[in-house]
Amino acid sequence: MSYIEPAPIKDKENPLESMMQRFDKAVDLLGISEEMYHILKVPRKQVIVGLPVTMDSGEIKTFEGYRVIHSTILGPSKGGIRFDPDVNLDEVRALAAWMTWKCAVVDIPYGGAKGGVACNPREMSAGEMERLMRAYTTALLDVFGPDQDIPAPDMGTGPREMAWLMDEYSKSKGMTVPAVVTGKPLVLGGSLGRTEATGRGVMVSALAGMEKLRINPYRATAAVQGFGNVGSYAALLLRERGVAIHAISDISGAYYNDKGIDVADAVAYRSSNNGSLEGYPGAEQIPGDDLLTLPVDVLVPAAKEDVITRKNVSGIQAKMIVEGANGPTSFKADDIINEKGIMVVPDILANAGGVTVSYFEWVQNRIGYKWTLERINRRTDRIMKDSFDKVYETSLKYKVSLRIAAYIVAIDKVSSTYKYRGGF
Ligand SMILES: NC(=O)C1=CN([C@@H]2O[C@H](COP(=O)(O)OP(=O)(O)OC[C@H]3O[C@@H](n4cnc5c(N)ncnc54)[C@H](O)[C@@H]3O)[C@@H](O)[C@H]2O)C=CC1
Ligand SMILES: O=C(O)CCC(=O)C(=O)O
Repeated sequence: MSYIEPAPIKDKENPLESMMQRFDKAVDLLGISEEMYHILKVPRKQVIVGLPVTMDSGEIKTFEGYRVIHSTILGPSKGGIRFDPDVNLDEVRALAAWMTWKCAVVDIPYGGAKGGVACNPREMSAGEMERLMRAYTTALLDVFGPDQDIPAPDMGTGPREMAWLMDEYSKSKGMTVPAVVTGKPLVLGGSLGRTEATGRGVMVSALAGMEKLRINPYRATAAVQGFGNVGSYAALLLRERGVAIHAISDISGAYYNDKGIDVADAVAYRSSNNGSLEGYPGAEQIPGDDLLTLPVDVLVPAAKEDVITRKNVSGIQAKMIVEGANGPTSFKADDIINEKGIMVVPDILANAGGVTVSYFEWVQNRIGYKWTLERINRRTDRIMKDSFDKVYETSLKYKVSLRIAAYIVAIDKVSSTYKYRGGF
């Protein structure tokens, strides 16, 4: 063995274990060497930082933050920053590896990384969030850089936090460095289309899958779990393409209307209600987990990982699952999903629209020019559709699910790059 294994994972569901199970399956089918297996498996860098932050009360609270660089073989590492109470090192390691595979699936010149801080943004003021984000940036000044490691938003962070990161990093360099981070506000060099990009990619993937299953979008129904950046845009854009959205949800609960939810109205309600769907009057409130087992054509989990598990998978009635979130399906549910004949458009394909437009943002920052929204959407849609087709063809060739096919496409690309570059 060329690597000392970390302690075994004992949790019931663990995203790192789910990532590794699928990775192992794809590696077996591709037949790569044991040396290459470990090169691909072990993250290049894992940083843990302690972040003392003065809270509004005057108390100093110390948070733990992470940044894991999984791979830089295809280019600078890329991946979002998550602020959530459940953030931990294993989760960030899984998310970082998924970024490597995702960038390889859509063929953009980035490696994979992810960051996170264990904190609860819902209980923090804007000032506390700003101090925390600046502390996190300062602690990682040596890691970040436009040619090294380029962060972006993830759960609990958005353009506002990316602006603070860009400002803190730029001050340390004595010049404005917009390309150090993507997902910025437009005035700071953000890209048109980035905010809706992940949801848009989910919509393109869902339509590509529906075409294969001969589902007419104008007669189709969907349920979307999570109504943040990814879920709300996925719901809006699917609705625009004719799909009736029967249920949406957020941390406050799930909301069901069998006549179809007016998604734009739900977005407006959320904006006027402190970012929450709580009390949404356009639908009936149902228990959060019930959304996953509704009789709809398309299920879009767009909240967090391990929501579809061995325990609830048998109740799923959807014909397709389009994974807006990273890792929403535990590997323990894969076999049952396959037995039931449900098509899963996996996370590393379905939610890659976000990092694709992040790449366009970085390119625009570097050439000092702004592209039109029309150009960005056209290119993103083409990348998403071509990537879907490539994964679909691979699934037919290897006789595997779209998920394992996506890992095969990604691992093949990354391992071939290592073979050409050599110099281990
Ligand atoms: N923002 C982006 O560009 C990308 C995000 N993703 C993934 O998409 C997922 C969602 O990310 P964002 O939309 O950015 O986060 P967000 O913070 O904007 O929204 C998260 C949403 O999920 C809801 N939520 C949290 N726990 C829930 C639960 N137990 N049940 C139902 N809803 C719950 C929240 O209330 C909120 O509506 C994450 O897995 C993230 O890693 C993936 C690719 C890119
Ligand atoms: O936009 C990016 O660079 C990364 C987004 C992200 O974190 C993800 O795709 O999971």
